[in-house]
Amino acid sequence: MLTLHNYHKAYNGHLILDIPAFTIDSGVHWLRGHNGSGKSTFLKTVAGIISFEGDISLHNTLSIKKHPTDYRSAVNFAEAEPVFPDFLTGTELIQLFKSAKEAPARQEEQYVESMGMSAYLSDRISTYSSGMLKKLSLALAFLGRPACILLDEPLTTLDVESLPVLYAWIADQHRQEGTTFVLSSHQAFEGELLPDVREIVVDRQTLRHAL
Ligand SMILES: Nc1ncnc2c1ncn2[C@@H]1O[C@H](COP(=O)(O)OP(=O)(O)OP(=O)(O)O)[C@@H](O)[C@H]1O
Repeated sequence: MLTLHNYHKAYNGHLILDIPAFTIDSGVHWLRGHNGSGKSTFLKTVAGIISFEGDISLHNTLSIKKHPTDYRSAVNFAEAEPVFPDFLTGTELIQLFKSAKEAPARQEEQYVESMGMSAYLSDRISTYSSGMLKKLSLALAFLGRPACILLDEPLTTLDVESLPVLYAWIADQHRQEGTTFVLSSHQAFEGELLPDVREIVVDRQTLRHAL
C-alpha cells in the first residue's frame, strides 16, 4: 500500500500535480490520463527518481524521504522509454540488477524464456530494437522481491504475442508475492487477461479513483 501526504510536484515553478492525500491499496492499478497530465512524472516521483514536495510511504512504515534506500529497494520501476548503457549486454544488465535487488538465483530465467529474449541477451544493448529493449526493461522491473512495481506505458512497442505474457507475469506476481502494481497508459484498460484491475485517473493536476 502506498500513501501520499501533501504531495506537490512542479517543474520550474509550473505546477504539475497537487495531491493533499491519496492511498493506493494493495492490488493492480491502471493509471490513466491524457498526454501531458503527469502520469510519468507521478511514477518517477513514486520510484524515487525525481524530487517532489511532501512524502510517500510504503505500508505506512517506509517513507521515501526518511528511509530512501529501503524504500527504493522495495519499489521497482520500468520507464516508458528505457535508456540503458549501450555498451552492456542484456545479460550483464540483468546480473547488475539482480545483484542490486538481491534477487534469488535464476529468478530471471522464467522472464527471459517466456518473453523469448534468450536469442539476443548476449548482444550489446546498442543493437536492440525498441521492443527488445522494452521487454528487457520489464523483466528487470520484476527482479528481487519488490513490494511495488511501477510500469510506465508497459504496452508501448510490445508485440501482440507478448501482451498476454506480461499480463501473466503481473497476475502471478500479485497472487504469489502480493506485489502491488501501478501501470500507466493513456488508453482505458481493456481485457479480461488481468482480473481485478482498479483505475486511477490523473485529472486536473490531481489523482482520483475511478468510480
Ligand atoms: N523534465 C521536465 N521539465 C519540465 N517540464 C516537464 C518535464 N517532464 C515533464 N514535464 C511537463 O510535465 C507535464 C506532465 O508530463 P508527463 O510526462 O508526466 O505526462 P504524461 O501524462 O506521462 O504524458 P504522456 O501520456 O504524453 O506520456 C507536461 O506538461 C510536461 O511538459
